[in-house]
Order: sequence, then C-alpha cells, then structure tokens
Amino acid sequence: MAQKINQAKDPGPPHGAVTGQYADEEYFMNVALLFAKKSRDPKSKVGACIVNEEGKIVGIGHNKMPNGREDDFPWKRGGSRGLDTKYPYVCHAELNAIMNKTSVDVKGCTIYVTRFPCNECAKAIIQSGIKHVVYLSKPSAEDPIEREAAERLLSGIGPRQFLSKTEADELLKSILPALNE
Ligand SMILES: Nc1nc(=O)n([C@H]2C[C@H](O)[C@@H](COP(=O)(O)O)O2)cc1CO
Repeated sequence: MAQKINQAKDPGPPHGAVTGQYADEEYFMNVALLFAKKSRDPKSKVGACIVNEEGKIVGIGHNKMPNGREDDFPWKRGGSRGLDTKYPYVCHAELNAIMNKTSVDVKGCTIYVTRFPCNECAKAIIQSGIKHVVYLSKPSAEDPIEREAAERLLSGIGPRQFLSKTEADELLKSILPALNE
C-alpha cells in the first residue's frame, strides 16, 4: 500500500514568509545559486545555504568531488550510474553545506537549496536537525524510487518551493543546462 505523504507541514522559516522579509529569502536562495556556480559539474550545478533561526548563514555547499580528490573522478552522466559516471563519487550540495557548518550544529535551521534533495541528502537533513527545506527546482527526470523515498523522508518537514519574481529562473537555467536539453 502506498504510504500517505503528509504535505505542507512546514509553517515556513522564521525569516521568510512575513511581509517585508521576503527579500531575505531571495537573498538566501541567491546565495545558494551563487554557490552552485562554483560546481565543476558541467551539466548540473547545485548550491545549498543553511540559515539559522536568527537569519544568519551557518553553512554553504555545492556539489563537488570529495575534498582533495577533485580531479580524480569523472563528471560523466548516464543512466547506468556506473563507476565511469559521477554518481558514485559526487558529494551533493546539501551534504557539503551540512558538513561545512560554521556553528556547533544546524538544529532548527532552514536549508535553501537550488534543487529538490535526493533521498540520501534527505536523511542527512533530517539527522542534522534541519527543520525547513526551501527548494528552487524539482526536475521530473530523476530516479523514481529515489525521488519517492526523498518525498517520504521529507514529508515530516514539508519542503516548500521557492517562488520569486526575480531573475531566479534565468539563473537556474545557467546552473542546470541539462534541464534545457
Ligand atoms: N539535490 C541534489 N543535490 C546535488 O548536489 N545533486 C548533484 C549531484 C550531481 O553532481 C548532480 C546530479 O547529476 P545529474 O543527474 O543532474 O546530471 O547534481 C543532485 C541533486 C538532485 O537530487
């Protein structure tokens, strides 16, 4: 039997939805977008920015190969996800943002991420104590099992899509060229 997914549990981050503070959310998502540009992945650049309850950035990350091994693995895409592709090696933006935290922990924080988290990052997000997920894009062409697992894992948080009237769409195209293929 399909598991029922709880939707929209997230009341929103403390620095987001209130009139006059929406600009803060744009700022944090744009930090995530800017950081995505650091990625060496030629096809899919992802950025993440963790913000605490005081509205301070306490972690940023982009998808990259493991530290010190940046040149040792391929960036090749492919459905096979074999050893000659990037998939078994790349560290996702969300994981890097959590690992890069500048505070003791990230409990109660919000993660702004340019792409919907995968199931592995969903686990890391939950275990780290992050309480809100705001994402920019949710590409449909992803592994259906992993996507469904991520949705189920994050159902207790209720990820919220970031909506902005800024140039976020244009920026997104520039970091996810694979979406435009
Ligand atoms: N939430 C995510 N954070 C990430 O950092 N990534 C990274 C890992 C790879 O470098 C790339 C995925 O490759 P591709 O299949 O879109 O060419 O994006 C992917 C996702 C999607 O789940």
